[in-house]
Amino acid sequence: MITLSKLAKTFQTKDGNVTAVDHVDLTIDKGEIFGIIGYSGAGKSTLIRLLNMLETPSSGEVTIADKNMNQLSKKELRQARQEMGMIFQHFNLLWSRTVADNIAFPLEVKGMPKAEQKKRVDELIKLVGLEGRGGSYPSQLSGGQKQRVGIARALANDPKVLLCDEATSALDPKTTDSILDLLVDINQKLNLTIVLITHEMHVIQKICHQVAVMENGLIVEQGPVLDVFKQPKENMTKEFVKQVTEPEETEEAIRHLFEKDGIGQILQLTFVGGDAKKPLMTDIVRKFDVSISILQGKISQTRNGPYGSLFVSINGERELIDEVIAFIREQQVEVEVVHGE
Ligand SMILES: Nc1ncnc2c1ncn2[C@@H]1O[C@H](COP(=O)(O)OP(=O)(O)OP(=O)(O)O)[C@@H](O)[C@H]1O
Repeated sequence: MITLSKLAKTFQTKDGNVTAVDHVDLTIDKGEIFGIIGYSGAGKSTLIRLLNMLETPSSGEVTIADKNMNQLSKKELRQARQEMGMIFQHFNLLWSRTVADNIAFPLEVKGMPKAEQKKRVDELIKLVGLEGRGGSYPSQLSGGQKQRVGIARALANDPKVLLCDEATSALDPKTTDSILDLLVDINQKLNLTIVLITHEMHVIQKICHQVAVMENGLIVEQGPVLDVFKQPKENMTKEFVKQVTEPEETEEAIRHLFEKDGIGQILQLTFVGGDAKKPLMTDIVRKFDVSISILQGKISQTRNGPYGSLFVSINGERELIDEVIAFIREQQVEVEVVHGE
């Protein structure tokens, strides 16, 4: 659906040139939810704005649904943009218009007859779960409801692609989850391709099929979400994965336990997909003469299956522990000694 080829954007500023996007190659398939994650300044906003040509590339190409966006005339570009909806962190609603009139706005611009507009707006209001709120003004809505209006407006012209620019960053965790659920629902119902940018791994974990990690304008790592969770290669990716797998206090608590009680080795096990259901601890204590205490465990659901991490302390003879580690690896479960030799 979307192909970026050697896409670059350099801004000329009075302090010199800033390369916000640096020769990015990316392919996004139809129906996929594709997340781009990075810290502030990584170039995410510029990249997403290059997709609908709100920014003009310095070099490289953007192809969407077989259309080379660089080569379109102004008129063609306007049409192509109608096939791409966009939602924003701060909703960008028109405050003097009702919910229904906000959603109708792109239909008015297109010149759709009033009766048809009303029918379409009613459908959209239902799709995003805002029944009964069509006559309200944005100031009368919660943040989550405002974003629902933003989503309905973005979908008004039946786009092929929905671009989400930090769409949940201004929302609390519970509302974030309800908006993420809505995005998944829309993705499934309409087979809509969704590209989102975020700095929160939770968003990636909860709804994305694929993830790309961005740093200094470059895509430093990408792949299916579970693969990236299982074996993050770059340090930046490891930091992001930790956001959702390791509560901040884990390392501190484990260090204390280790120093105070001198408990054996501490292992971190990472289960991915079907592995998360294996009765691995039972198998270990049945097979080996070691004792195991579970220090902490967490399991999260991703679009490609469950992902879990488990911290255990293990006591026993050194050789046996090595055998246990080898046994765990044979079960295709990642294991790392986080404390102890
Ligand atoms: N219009 C512009 N003119 C000059 N520099 C720009 C412009 N837009 C972005 N930049 C620079 O490009 C780099 C990437 O910015 P960008 O906003 O794309 O990053 P980001 O990952 O989206 O971060 P944030 O979430 O903070 O917006 C930054 O160094 C920024 O200062």
